[in-house]
Amino acid sequence: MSFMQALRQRWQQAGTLVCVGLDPEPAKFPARFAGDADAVFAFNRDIIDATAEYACAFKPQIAHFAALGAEDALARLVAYAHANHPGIPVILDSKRGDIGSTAQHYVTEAFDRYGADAVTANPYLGRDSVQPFLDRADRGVVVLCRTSNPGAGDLQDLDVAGRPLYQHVAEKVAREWNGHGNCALVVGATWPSQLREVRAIVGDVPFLVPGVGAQGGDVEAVVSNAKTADGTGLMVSSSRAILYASSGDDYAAASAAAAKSLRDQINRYR
Ligand SMILES: O=c1ccn([C@@H]2O[C@H](COP(=O)(O)O)[C@@H](O)[C@H]2O)c(=O)[nH]1
Repeated sequence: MSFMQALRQRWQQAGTLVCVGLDPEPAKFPARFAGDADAVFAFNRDIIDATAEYACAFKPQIAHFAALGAEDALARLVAYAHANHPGIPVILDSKRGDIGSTAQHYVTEAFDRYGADAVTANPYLGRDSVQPFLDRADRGVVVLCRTSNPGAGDLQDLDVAGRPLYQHVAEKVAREWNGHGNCALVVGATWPSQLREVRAIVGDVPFLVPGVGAQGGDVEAVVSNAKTADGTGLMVSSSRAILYASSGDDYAAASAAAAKSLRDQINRYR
């Protein structure tokens, strides 16, 4: 099953638009993981098991693993999620982008080394830099459009031929790069009016929406501005607010409660 098929099936059958972000920070792990050489795997495995019921996707962020030298744990976690929670796609958040010959290696990294179903990609080197990802028709390519961070507008809002640059990205992805129907866009939860504008440009192209939870984005504004006509179209991503909902021994139950609460909040406005 392709990434897009799995995502749509998950939206419909599990009734959830929550993407659970996996951003390991060992200093925030519960005390029971102290001294555990495989803590990065074990903690994230427990979170995956606890939140799977509420997840339309999992999103490990590669820097959080690579900085710890825990790439092996990342590969095992993707395999673990697929084996134990089949049908929930995994998006590798690596924001890759480079000349085509190097981009091909990023494709191998994301889809073959780590086994991800989708990857985030930076569009600013142009189409040839994203093409090797687009060519993997069964995998998703989640292109940065209007990111959630405070400085997103520094470059993404620059006026280009009468419109902000991020709107050109949205238009290009929807009209030119999405020949295989495997594209999605990153649009931050912290920018409700931009969510609405991009939705108007791209029709039903799915959005990965980081920025709720720790970054303070408003769930109602996200859903009302960015859902598609059928009440789906969104992967509303939260990492820290789910992962570190408790630092006690109830960490897994607390993460499940946080994911359920986000699912229910989203569903109130669909
Ligand atoms: O525009 C973007 C793109 C990616 N991210 C990533 O999402 C998570 C957010 O973590 P929270 O703890 O839910 O704030 C993190 O991995 C970012 O690298 C983003 O925040 N904004």
